[in-house]
Parts: sequence; structure tokens; C-alpha cells
Amino acid sequence: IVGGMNAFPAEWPWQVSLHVKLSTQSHMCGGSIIRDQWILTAAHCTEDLLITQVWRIYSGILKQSEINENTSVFKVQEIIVHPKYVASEQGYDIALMKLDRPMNFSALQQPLCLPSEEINTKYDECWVTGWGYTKETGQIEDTLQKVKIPLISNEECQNQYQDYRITEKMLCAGYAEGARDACKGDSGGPLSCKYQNKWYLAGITSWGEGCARPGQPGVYTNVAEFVGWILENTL
Ligand SMILES: O=C1CSc2cc(C(=O)N[C@@H](Cc3ccccc3)C(=O)NCCc3cc(Cl)ccc3-n3cnnn3)ccc2N1
Repeated sequence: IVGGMNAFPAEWPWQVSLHVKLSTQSHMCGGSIIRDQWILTAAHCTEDLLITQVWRIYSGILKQSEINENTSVFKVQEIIVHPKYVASEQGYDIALMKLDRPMNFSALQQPLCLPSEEINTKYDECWVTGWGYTKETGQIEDTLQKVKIPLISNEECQNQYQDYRITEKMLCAGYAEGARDACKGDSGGPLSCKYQNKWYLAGITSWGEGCARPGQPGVYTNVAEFVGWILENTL
């Protein structure tokens, strides 16, 4: 996250850290708790890593340094990637991970709401969170970062990304002057938006041209367009 600040404990209890354990283990992507046995993340996170055994999912943590052999960890039973996913910039950047066992919800770990179709225009505020870089050439942060970012219209976003096709299945968020954005290591995580005092998973951090550059907003998977797909696949 560029231009953000440290989150507080239990402030974003749906945010999880997806680790990959090969010869070493490291944070790969963010994810969001949507049900007691289901995590929503980005399809690009699982590219070339569809073997469930390499994944370790950490919930209820604020700092990466909290992770040790005693930290509760979830393994992955199943990965479901959207069948139309090819590359982030072409959309459908969404995937489900089924946990090896149901999660016990608490103040530190609990789901957020899936959006309904028309809610996208009514949000009061949106925040993007993650342990990603705080600048384009950075490193994974220890403490979860948060930054408030306004949604922008798809028309405005298309004007800023002339070499790409910004579809209705994407959502854009950013400041004209840049300076605040998601960055490497944040992908797969939530764009959480508040409406009438409830938090909704409006977007999944997907792609952008660099981090926090002026006129280059972040592009998120528009979750409202995939609620049907999510429900069909999490029965
Ligand atoms: O321990 C480490 C060392 S380095 C490291 C890099 C990444 C990474 O590049 N992630 C990519 C995505 C990715 C994930 C898995 C495999 C390959 C790529 C990302 O977050 N990408 C974020 C994409 C993005 C989204 C928005 Cl909304 C705005 C700006 C951007 N960025 C544009 N340029 N950088 N960020 C993830 C975990 C990492 N862990």
C-alpha cells in the first residue's frame, strides 16, 4: 500500500495473508474471508500455483511477524479459478479457496458482506488494505497498511487507460494526483467499502500501471458482477 498507514488490530478482520511454502515460505497475496470455509482472492495469485498443498492461509493477524509455528494456519482443500480468467488486465481476476476446515469467527477474524448489484454507486468510503510494497521498488510490510481511496467511474478510468479495455466487470479507484494506491503484494486483497455502517467487498485488488502514479488508478475486480458465480461455487 502506497501512502497509507498502519491498520489497528481487528480493524479489517476479513483480511487474510496467503503464503506459499516451497523451499521457503513467504506472503504471496491478500485475500478476504467471505464464509467460514471460503476465501476470495485474485485468480492471478494462483497462476502456476494450483497445487493446494503449497498454500498456507493466515487470518486474524496484524503483523507478518506474528506468524510462527504456533500461529493458527489454514490449509487449502480446493482452489476454484474463474473459467474465463486469462490475465488480470483482461478481467475475471477472481478465485475461491476452500479452507481445509471451517474457521471460528471472532473479533479478529470474520467475513465481510458481498455487495448487491446496484450498491456500487452508494458507498460512503472505500479503503484498500494489504502487506504490499509502500513504493514501486519496496518490500513486503510487517504491519497491515490501510489507505482510503475514492472510486472513479469506468468512463474516467477508461480515459486513463487508453491501451486497455476497462470493462463493467472492473472497478477503478485512485486519486488524480496518485500518491495513494495498492502495490506489489496487495493483490488478491479487499477493496472494502462502507455503506450504512456495514462493510462490503466491492473489489479485489487486481492491476495497475505502476503504483500510485498520477492518472494511473488501481483496477479492481468488480465483485458485484460475480456474486452469482461466488454463490454457485460455494454451495
Ligand atoms: O515476499 C515477497 C517478495 S516480492 C512479492 C511480490 C508480489 C507481487 O508482485 N504481487 C503482484 C501480483 C502477483 C502475485 C503473484 C504472482 C505474480 C504477481 C501484485 O500484488 N501486484 C499488484 C498490482 C497492482 C494492483 C493495483 Cl489495484 C494497483 C497497482 C498495482 N501494481 C502495479 N505495479 N505494482 N503493483 C507478491 C508477493 C511478494 N512477496
